[in-house]
Amino acid sequence: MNDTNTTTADYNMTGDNDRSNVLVLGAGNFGTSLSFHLASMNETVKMWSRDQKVVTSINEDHVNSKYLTQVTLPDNLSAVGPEMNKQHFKACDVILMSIPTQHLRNILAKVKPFVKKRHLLIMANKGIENSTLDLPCTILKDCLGETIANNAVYLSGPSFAAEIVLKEPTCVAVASKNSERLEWAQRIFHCPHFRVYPCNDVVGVELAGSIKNVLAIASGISTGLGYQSNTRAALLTRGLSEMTRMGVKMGCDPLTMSGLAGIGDLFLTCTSEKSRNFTVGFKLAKGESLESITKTLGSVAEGVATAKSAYELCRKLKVYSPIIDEVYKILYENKDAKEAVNDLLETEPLHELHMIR
Ligand SMILES: NC(=O)c1ccc[n+]([C@@H]2O[C@H](COP(=O)([O-])OP(=O)(O)OC[C@H]3O[C@@H](n4cnc5c(N)ncnc54)[C@H](O)[C@@H]3O)[C@@H](O)[C@H]2O)c1
Ligand SMILES: O=P(O)(O)OC[C@H](O)CO
Repeated sequence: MNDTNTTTADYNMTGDNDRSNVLVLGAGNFGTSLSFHLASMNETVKMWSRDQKVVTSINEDHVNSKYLTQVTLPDNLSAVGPEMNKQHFKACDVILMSIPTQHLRNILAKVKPFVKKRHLLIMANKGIENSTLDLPCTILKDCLGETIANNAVYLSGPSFAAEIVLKEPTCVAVASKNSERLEWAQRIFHCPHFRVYPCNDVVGVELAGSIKNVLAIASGISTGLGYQSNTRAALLTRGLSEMTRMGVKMGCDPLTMSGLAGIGDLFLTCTSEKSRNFTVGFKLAKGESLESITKTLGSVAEGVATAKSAYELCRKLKVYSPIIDEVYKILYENKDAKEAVNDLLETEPLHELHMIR
């Protein structure tokens, strides 16, 4: 849906004229789409990319030559990089991180000297780190300290980058322990076609956003094997139970899983061929190797790495997770997808709320 009638003047929730300087780290699909959105909200946006070609194409041609290449970027959106320069951090009030989770720790180590408490730090990635089984909020705490992690805002929810740039109405959740920072994030993002809902359950929001990617791979596998709507609905619902069981063990509010970051994003990615994670599962079911799929995808499918972390985390937390386990076995133990579905269909039908209450 194109919302061409909305003017930038309609966007600012408070109606004030305070504008932020935003630095976006990660010039991939999501970083580009959020930069485009923030620039259309009249914020001044600089995207950092490690790729000189991307930096040049944004600054000279107003397009990102690698991701969302059809989108014309506005004049108040420019690029910096590939080197990381402390001046970029000095000049900005808001830092938005959109780097794949497995690389987050490396980037945070590089930016550590430049990130200050005054910055509004917004984390937009989804996933669980393989080496530590940590969510981005814990990686942030490890790398930049507790105060910065507590003041950061974590953004998640059903939001395909390619639809954001079309101004398709999109609703996301933002979570933080700092209510003022939460309001600030709402103020810069929120508009009629990009609606931002506050939530205080940081771990719940991040866990939901990570696990739904693993379940989207399962849904793609199911569709690729020819299973239809009844199966998908069951997979989604039982997958939600697995996510909720993990959340309960990790001290989250189980109701977070019923929100935008939970069922909202689960529904989006498990039912759409636009999802990279769904696509990975679909192609696997059609017999393509994981190596070939990830090579040709040209972009990250976080569920692939997260399946490994989630499988290990469920062992560690003693959480019953039959769907996550089968996705892990298909991806990492070469298990046949049909056999995995058959095994799932033979699991004991435990009480629906088993280990949830
Ligand atoms: N694309 C979406 O629709 C979408 C929506 C919501 C959330 N997300 C999440 O946002 C995060 C980023 O996803 P994306 O779609 O932008 O991925 P992408 O693959 O399109 O882009 C990733 C970006 O990170 C950069 N990058 C990768 N490794 C790096 C490293 N080691 N050092 C520096 N930069 C590195 C790449 O150069 C690229 O610019 C993921 O966690 C994803 O789950 C994506
Ligand atoms: O394309 P996917 O599967 O990485 O999904 C992108 C977003 O997470 C959707 O909210």
